[in-house]
Amino acid sequence: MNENYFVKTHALGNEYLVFNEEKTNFKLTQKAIQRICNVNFGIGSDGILLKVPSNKADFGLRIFNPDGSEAEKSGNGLRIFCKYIYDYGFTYNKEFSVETKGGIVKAKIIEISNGKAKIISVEMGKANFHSKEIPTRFTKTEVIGEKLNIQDKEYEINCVSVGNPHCVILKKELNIDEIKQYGHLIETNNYFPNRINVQFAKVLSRSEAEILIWERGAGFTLASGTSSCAVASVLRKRNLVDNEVKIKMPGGELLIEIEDNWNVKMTGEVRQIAAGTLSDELIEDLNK
Ligand SMILES: N[C@@H](CCC[C@H](N)C(=O)O)C(=O)O
Repeated sequence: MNENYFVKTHALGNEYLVFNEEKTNFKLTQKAIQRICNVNFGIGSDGILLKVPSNKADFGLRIFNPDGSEAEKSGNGLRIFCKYIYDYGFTYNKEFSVETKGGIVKAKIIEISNGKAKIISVEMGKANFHSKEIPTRFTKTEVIGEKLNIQDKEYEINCVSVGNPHCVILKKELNIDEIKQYGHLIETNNYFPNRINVQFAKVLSRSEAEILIWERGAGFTLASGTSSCAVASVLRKRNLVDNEVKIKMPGGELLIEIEDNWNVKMTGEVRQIAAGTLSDELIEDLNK
């Protein structure tokens, strides 16, 4: 593998660039991340995944949003990273563990096509509804069905952490313009000290829901794994769905399974887009 080699992979239209820390000769500063993720001045991406060493799990992963902030966890990012680990021969095992800032997860390659991982399951850990641990500044122990006023809107919000923080709003109808207008205002509201990922969710049946996503540090995205886990957990908490929920997003579908002890499992597809090497000119600019 060359220096500064990258792989670009999408999970339901949520795309990430994967780098191996051992093979990069530039500093992944906030400015460098913003530049690489910019489609005009860089490659363009919804975020960066960095393979790092771990002494607690088989592999270590750091996850960066396109604004340069670091996320504790990413569901699509994890499946993309696991595909990279398997496809590039870092392991021949179909089951392995990954350490993220948001906890250690167990991954399983479920389907292989032409020697490459295609469908991957990740045991994402437990959904946590404790408001201080999410974190939120609400005084109640759990933020389920609480009112939040944003400009002219009064939203009923439900907050949960699945390693990273989420604010789920149940809607009768989903409106892309509305999430694009209010997503950032909710993300950066004073109630959320670490900002928050936002989802609008419409329940379709006891086993299906449709969602729109506004990601912390990334904005509107076509799909999000942790958002799907967060929505399924909130819907289960409110007894609106059963233990297995198909989450439909603009970029595709994920299957989320929730155990009675709140362990969450996510299963879905990942496909590589491209692989290559950053140019010397870009590296020169990144190192300035
Ligand atoms: N796309 C991701 C979530 C990435 C991290 C998120 N923006 C955050 O800051 O927590 C996913 O698939 O889960």
